[in-house]
Amino acid sequence: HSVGIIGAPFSKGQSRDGVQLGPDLIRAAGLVEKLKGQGCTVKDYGNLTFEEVAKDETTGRAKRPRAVGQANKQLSEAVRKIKNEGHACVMLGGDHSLAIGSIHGHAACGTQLSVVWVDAHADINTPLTTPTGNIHGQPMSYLIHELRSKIPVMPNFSWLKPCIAAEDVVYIGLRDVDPEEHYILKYLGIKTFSMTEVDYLGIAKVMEQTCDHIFSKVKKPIHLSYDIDALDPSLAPATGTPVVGGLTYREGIYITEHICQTGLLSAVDMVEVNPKRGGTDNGVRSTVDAAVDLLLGCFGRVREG
Ligand SMILES: N[C@@]1(C(=O)O)CN(C[C@@H]2CCCCN2)C[C@@H]1CCC[B-](O)(O)O
Ligand SMILES: [Mn+2]
Ligand SMILES: [Mn+2]
Ligand SMILES: [Mn+2]
Repeated sequence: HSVGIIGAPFSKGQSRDGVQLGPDLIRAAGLVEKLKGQGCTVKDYGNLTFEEVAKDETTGRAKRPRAVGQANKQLSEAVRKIKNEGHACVMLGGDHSLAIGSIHGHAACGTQLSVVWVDAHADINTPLTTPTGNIHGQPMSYLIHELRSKIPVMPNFSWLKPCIAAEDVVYIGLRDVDPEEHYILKYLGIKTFSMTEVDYLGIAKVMEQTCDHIFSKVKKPIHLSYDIDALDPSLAPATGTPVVGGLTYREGIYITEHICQTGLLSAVDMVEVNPKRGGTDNGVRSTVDAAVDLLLGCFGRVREG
């Protein structure tokens, strides 16, 4: 595996300080060395730097739109470059609004993508349905073709065009979905595996059915967008919106091992690690180590050795 890493120390898609520290924490836990140790070639493109945006008043109900739009434009260009240079792209967040730029930049190289979204949340509120205004709860609404008419004009978002089809999206780990999001998921017929399905089917069947779904027509490169809050907070407490009843470590890792063995993983986001939310030091350590192990699973580490 040839891997390109980009850090996006960005927090303006939500309101809690600390998530911008994620990229360097994940690096400090040895991501690059460990990827090399399992035979990957790795190029670390460093961290993006985001200019402060003055006077960023709310549009519709989306908060801090200028900052989010500008950051994601930068990220899109960076991800596109990494893909054009022939690497699988690892985007280290930062909050989940960064999936806007990551997926847009990945799609920019012309290919149709499948998106596997691993998260306690659907992150598919529109700027008009959002209950909080935080854009980390909205990224998918800007990216999906079928929702285009639901997105108002927003400052610093004119560069963004939707780039994925609803039928090419699969969610895993849902357990905190707003009513408006649930309506959107049903209306678009988007494939979802909530924690109920994870319990009912077991993670192996969930992954089998995920792959059946995304490969049902033509095999496309996979964009895996992994929100660390998909994992149970007992394992990953250092995150902005923890929700009880999450994935075990084993289930989280199984997802990445299974996606890896498809041979189609083309980009992965690892987002929402926030050291200021972990409570104790070992809560932060546990969260960061899980993030690293998930990424190692994406690029060939298997538990059998
Ligand atoms: N849907 C949300 C939004 O703000 O839009 C509302 N929710 C918080 C809310 C707390 C009270 C019970 C219902 N849920 C967080 C979620 C966004 C998570 C973003 B992610 O990137 O962490 O997934
Ligand atoms: Mn989440
Ligand atoms: Mn998320
Ligand atoms: Mn979160």
